[in-house]
Amino acid sequence: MRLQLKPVLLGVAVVAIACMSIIALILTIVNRQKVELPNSTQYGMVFDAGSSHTALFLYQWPGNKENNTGIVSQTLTCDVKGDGISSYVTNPPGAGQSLRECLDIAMAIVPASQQRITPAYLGATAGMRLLSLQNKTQSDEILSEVTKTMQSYPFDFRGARIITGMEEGAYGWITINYLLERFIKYAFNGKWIHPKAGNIFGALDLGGASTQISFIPKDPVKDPQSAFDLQLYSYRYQLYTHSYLCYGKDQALKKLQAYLQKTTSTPSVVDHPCYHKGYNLTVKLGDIYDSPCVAKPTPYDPSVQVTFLGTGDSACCISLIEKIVNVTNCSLYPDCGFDGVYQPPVNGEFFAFSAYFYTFDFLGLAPRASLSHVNSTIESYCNKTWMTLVTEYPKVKEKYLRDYCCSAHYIMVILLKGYKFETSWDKISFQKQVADTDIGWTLGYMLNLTNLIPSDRPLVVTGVQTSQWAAEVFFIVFVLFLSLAVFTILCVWGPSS
Ligand SMILES: Nc1ncnc2c1ncn2[C@@H]1O[C@H](COP(=O)(O)OP(=O)(O)O)[C@@H](O)[C@H]1O
Ligand SMILES: [Ca+2]
Repeated sequence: MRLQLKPVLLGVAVVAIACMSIIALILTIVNRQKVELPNSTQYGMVFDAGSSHTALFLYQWPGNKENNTGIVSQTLTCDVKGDGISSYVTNPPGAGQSLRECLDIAMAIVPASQQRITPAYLGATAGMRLLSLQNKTQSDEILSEVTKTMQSYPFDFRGARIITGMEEGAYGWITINYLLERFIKYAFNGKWIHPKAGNIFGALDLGGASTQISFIPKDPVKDPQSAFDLQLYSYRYQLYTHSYLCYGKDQALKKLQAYLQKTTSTPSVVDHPCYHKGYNLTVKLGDIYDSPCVAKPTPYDPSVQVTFLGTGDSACCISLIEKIVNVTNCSLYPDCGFDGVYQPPVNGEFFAFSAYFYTFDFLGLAPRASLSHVNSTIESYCNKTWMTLVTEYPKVKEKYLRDYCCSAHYIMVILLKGYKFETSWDKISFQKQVADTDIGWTLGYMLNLTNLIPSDRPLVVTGVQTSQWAAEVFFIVFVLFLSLAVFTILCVWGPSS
């Protein structure tokens, strides 16, 4: 009896092992499919519809690692031809049409199988904010036209809207710190580490119609209107962020023209201290006073012309800018930026991008040039006559060339006297890109809306390595064969012996 029981028990054990192996094999294959789907590159795109122009940013990331950090990269940027979408007031369908060229380029890059799952957004900034203040119907019409165009493509269209100034500031800040892995870092030992809070960067964005400052202050933010609370990877941040509408460089320069024109005794020929000697610019009053950022004079005839004569007087230009920026008015709070806006003292390192970068880059300034070098470079550039400039830079567009001097002075006034970087100039880095990706609000916007930055810490295990999976399958199949072989031997030899 005892001798006959053994082969039976052995047979049962072998069958059990075989069954378990089959179940394990099925589970391994099913799990593999779950982990690997989707395993190809994922894409996402955002149109940055700025006041001066629109650009498309296409991003990509590995599909099976969406919970990781620092892995979304920029695949493509495409400049939309023409001016910003807010300039299409008399031809709203033209705003939609203008996006087609870049959308077609994106179609050629994103594989057909991925297009329907590729999220596509359009965010409009201060130009459209101003237009919606002036004429909401017109801005709505433009948004509906760009929506129509984007919906006519197979991408997963997720909205075209005007983003708030706070979002613009906060998403720029997220972009920088995400790219530099300041929120969370995947260490070699397989653990997620949280870099020290002090190493978080601030963001300085200078657009055409608005400008943003965002940073983590030393103390809690006093004014709830400029506090932006967020939780990323289980850590809470309280960001100070403010967007100054009408203080982008193009609107600020318009305000200078308006101020000069209104305060001169000869309103049709006006000296302009921020323009180069020998430069003159004739514009219609309608082109200066068309914006809600400048108060119209009374009486006012938009067709009347005014000529600005450049005098290249830096000292006079700076004091004029200080009047426009209003660096003294700070009544409500002890700590202020400019124009009476609450701002805690700046804290930590900053990246200055967009028009900050374009201006400094044109002047040949290094990302971290010293304050004295920056000042002397601006001074000597502004002292050049228009004739000299046109000869030195024959390929630079006139609209940029005439404004670099004025913009540079404007930048220095807002940074030093407005935000008060006088004692922390060396904390600012003027840069366009980090990790081959443009600095701006678009990446942060997409990361947030597609949940690519979770508010809680990511799960460590996101999938099984291919080699590990192959080894597991091989082992299970091997055990399966072995048990079947033993079972067969037992059946043939076991009971009869
Ligand atoms: N190559 C360049 N040189 C100088 N300024 C530039 C250059 N390219 C863009 N800019 C300026 O950068 C700013 C970009 O602002 P934009 O994003 O269009 O506006 P906003 O963010 O206020 O909606 C504009 O003032 C534009 O003139
Ligand atoms: Ca912008």
